Amino acid sequence: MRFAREGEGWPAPAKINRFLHVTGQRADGYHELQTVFQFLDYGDRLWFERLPGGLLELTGGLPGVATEDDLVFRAARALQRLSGYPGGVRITLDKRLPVGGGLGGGSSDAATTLVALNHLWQLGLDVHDLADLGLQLGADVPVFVHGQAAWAEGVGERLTPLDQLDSPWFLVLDPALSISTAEIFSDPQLTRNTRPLKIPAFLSGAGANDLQAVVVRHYPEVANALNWLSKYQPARMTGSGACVFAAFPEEAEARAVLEQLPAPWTGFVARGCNRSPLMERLARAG
Ligand SMILES: C[C@@](CO)(OP(=O)(O)O)[C@H](O)COP(=O)(O)OP(=O)(O)OC[C@H]1O[C@@H](n2ccc(N)nc2=O)[C@H](O)[C@@H]1O
Ligand SMILES: Nc1ncnc2c1ncn2[C@@H]1O[C@H](COP(=O)(O)OP(=O)(O)O)[C@@H](O)[C@H]1O
Repeated sequence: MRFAREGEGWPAPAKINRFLHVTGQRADGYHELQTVFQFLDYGDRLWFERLPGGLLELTGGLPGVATEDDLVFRAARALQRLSGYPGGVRITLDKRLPVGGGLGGGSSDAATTLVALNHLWQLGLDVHDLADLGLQLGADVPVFVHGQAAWAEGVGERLTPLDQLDSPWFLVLDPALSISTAEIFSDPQLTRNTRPLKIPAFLSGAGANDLQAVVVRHYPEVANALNWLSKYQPARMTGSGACVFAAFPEEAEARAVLEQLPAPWTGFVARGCNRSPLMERLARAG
């Protein structure tokens, strides 16, 4: 039998929200956002092997999450249903990203599954079809499917590609907490009326994370992580937390700070990418 993790696999990179403003709330309760997504050259990895007869198998899913609920499995099933493809797949997931860390790991896993299976099954769906399908799985899935760093509005699905973003080295610190996005968005004290920002203002340094104040109030560990990292460079939370990040001009500087990280925190150093590693992989697949 062939080893399920043979070959280079497919990357499911992390994202960070370089800033995130809450500008309003829709009638259905969802919040209107402005954010900038940038990818990191660090993340999960998935392997795909064709199976006969429509079978879907997943190895390496999250402990405590039923296979049918895993975003990888749901993405594969949604694609099978949309396309009517009669075959199946065995998927192996190597999970490296913290769950509920604001790095978009679940959404990225789902996007990689859609893009890789569209290729493997030769479905010929275009990127917009895949992004529309992805949006049904989560608001962050479309940006991972498109694979371009982007300015995002709406609930994160109205995307404007940004290729002029700087690509510093990021030190990402994981305070080892899983934070529920729903809990943060439902907090009565959340600022929901930040004035809309324009792209040039962001590129000149404006912007913050409106979710950070709420998270810091409920999770002192996130406040501690921000304080610690701020000693070296300005630090900010990504998404709804719990991970925080800071930008460094040189990789060596970021790694030197990572060396100082006090236990029990963990972290990693990665480069910001304006084109997702998933797109590089797809291009190599031909
Ligand atoms: C905040 C962001 C920023 O990138 O990322 P994460 O920190 O989760 O990675 C995303 O907008 C996360 O979007 P998404 O992945 O769809 O969030 P979900 O976990 O499905 O949302 C859980 C709940 O949060 C609330 N929610 C979510 C997004 C939004 N724009 N408004 C909301 O009010 C809703 O009550 C929703 O039911
Ligand atoms: N393959 C997956 N990887 C991560 N989370 C998943 C996956 N499948 C389902 N989930 C669920 O998605 C939620 C967190 O998603 P994740 O992308 O890790 O966090 P965040 O949205 O904070 O970036 C958790 O509730 C988790 O149970």
